[in-house]
Amino acid sequence: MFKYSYPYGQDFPFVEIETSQCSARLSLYGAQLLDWTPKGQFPVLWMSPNAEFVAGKAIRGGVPLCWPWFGKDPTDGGRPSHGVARVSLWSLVSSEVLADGTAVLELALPASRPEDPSSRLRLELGQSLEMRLVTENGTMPLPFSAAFHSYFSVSNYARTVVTGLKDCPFTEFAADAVPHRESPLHPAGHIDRIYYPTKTVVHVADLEWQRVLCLTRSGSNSLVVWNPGAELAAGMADVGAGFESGFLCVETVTAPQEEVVLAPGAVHTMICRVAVSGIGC
Ligand SMILES: O=P(O)(O)OC[C@H]1O[C@@H](O)[C@H](O)[C@@H](O)[C@@H]1O
Repeated sequence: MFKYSYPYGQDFPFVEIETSQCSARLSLYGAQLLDWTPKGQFPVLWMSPNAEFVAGKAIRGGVPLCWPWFGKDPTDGGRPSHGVARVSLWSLVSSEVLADGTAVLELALPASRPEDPSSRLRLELGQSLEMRLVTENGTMPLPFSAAFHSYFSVSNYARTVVTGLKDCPFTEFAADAVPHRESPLHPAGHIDRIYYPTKTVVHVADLEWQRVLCLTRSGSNSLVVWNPGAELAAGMADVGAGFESGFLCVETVTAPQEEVVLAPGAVHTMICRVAVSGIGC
């Protein structure tokens, strides 16, 4: 049910998961879920066919964890964009399969110094998915942001509709964004939006696959919708021309705009649940 594999060498251990409810693949580098396919469904997560497995670089696809900051280094200290979690090797603390076939795994990223935060990720993988990221702060106040940077697999990005964001204010960061049809959102081309504040349930409907992904969140007051569009994707070595049409990132985020500061010893929990159903269910 759980099997280690090393298709990209010893620095990139994978845990392969096979249960009566789903199959999945988890990279301990980044604590990154790479695949999750509930039985009878198309894969829910998109992995780039051009993903690179290189120390210090984030893996393109699945669910990278942005932690303990989202976006650029808040200290301008030259640290990696989207934090250190996705370029660190995590340890697998526990793994079990429950009687109903749900796989439960827990991973940890300990702090290297007393003032730093530590993190635990708990994954529940079955017909639906729950991701729970628990941050325990160290001895210093910490300006904090984080994300489940989920790459959802879609039949065709241009036939994807996102509902649940009506009336939510957003900031668009794509300088060359083309107009998108709104309410519901039909993303087209480059899109890079942070919706804030929003705690709503969001649905990602795939008209061709007749599938809806239902996202519920807690400990997250922002949501990012991102796709690089054709031109940028063609210039990204780990995406490549044309592959942008196979995914849409809909990210559960605690954004820097929220100005969350964790007190010494404080605990922050962010959860994202993904349920899969047919259109009209
Ligand atoms: O290439 P990266 O670091 O994985 O980031 C991908 C994208 O991640 C999104 O969350 C950001 O809003 C985008 O601005 C960014 O381009």
